[in-house]
Amino acid sequence: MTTNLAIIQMDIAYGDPAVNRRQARTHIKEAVAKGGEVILLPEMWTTGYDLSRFDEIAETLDGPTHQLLAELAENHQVTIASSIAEREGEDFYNTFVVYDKNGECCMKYRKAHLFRLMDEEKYLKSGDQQGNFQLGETPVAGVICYDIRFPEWIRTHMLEGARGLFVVAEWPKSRVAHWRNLLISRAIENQCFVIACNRVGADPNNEFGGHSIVVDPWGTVVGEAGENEEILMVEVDFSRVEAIREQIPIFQDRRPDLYK
Ligand SMILES: NC(=O)CCC(=O)C(=O)O
Repeated sequence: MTTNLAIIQMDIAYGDPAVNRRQARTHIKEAVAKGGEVILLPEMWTTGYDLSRFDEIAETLDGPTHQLLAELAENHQVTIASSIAEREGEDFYNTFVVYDKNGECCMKYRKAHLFRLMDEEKYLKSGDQQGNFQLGETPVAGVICYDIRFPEWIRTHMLEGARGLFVVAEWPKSRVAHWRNLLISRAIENQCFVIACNRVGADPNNEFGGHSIVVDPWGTVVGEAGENEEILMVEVDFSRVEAIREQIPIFQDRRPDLYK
């Protein structure tokens, strides 16, 4: 059985959640019209990296963005995954949230590795829980941008059974070669699908690289966007993971007596 992915590679209005929510509503409806069943948006798509104004623009997980995503997921019977700027009390997080077909938030993952080059550690708290979740019958995981540079963190999710890795990002154009190679490497070494959504456009500090991408468990790029706004549609069959893991059984051949 296959799954139709819709990856919304969009620009982000800096520090303007209302504009971004309007844009996202339009893009999500377009993705549904194209047959998308699982819809992915970029990292912190409601705010961008306007971190110094998070006291004003971040929101609790029952705020207007939660209401929008829950409404669209339930009305269109789709799964919607992305990260948003979360406020909890006086603390702020970069939080991956997944809304299922019932409009329920079925997963919350707070970015574990804060990215210093974009000042995350000055404004955000890091998370310490994994991002595993069920996509129907398929165990998968979600992580955020800089997290993909930590193969041991990704492997931790795979050891819980994940067959697919969803990645949301605001990854600058200057390092887009790292973006592609890291994602392809995570797919090969974990024999899983990697489904990654980057933003496009620019903010006062960075120009972003697009190249949202889907990589299969063999490391083959099965879909890739360019450098402009687009909805990347890719159909995947998660059952291909088992065949590849039988062909080269890395999870059976691991040596936990030597390493974790
Ligand atoms: N938003 C991010 O975490 C960016 C990570 C990044 O650009 C990198 O090179 O790593």
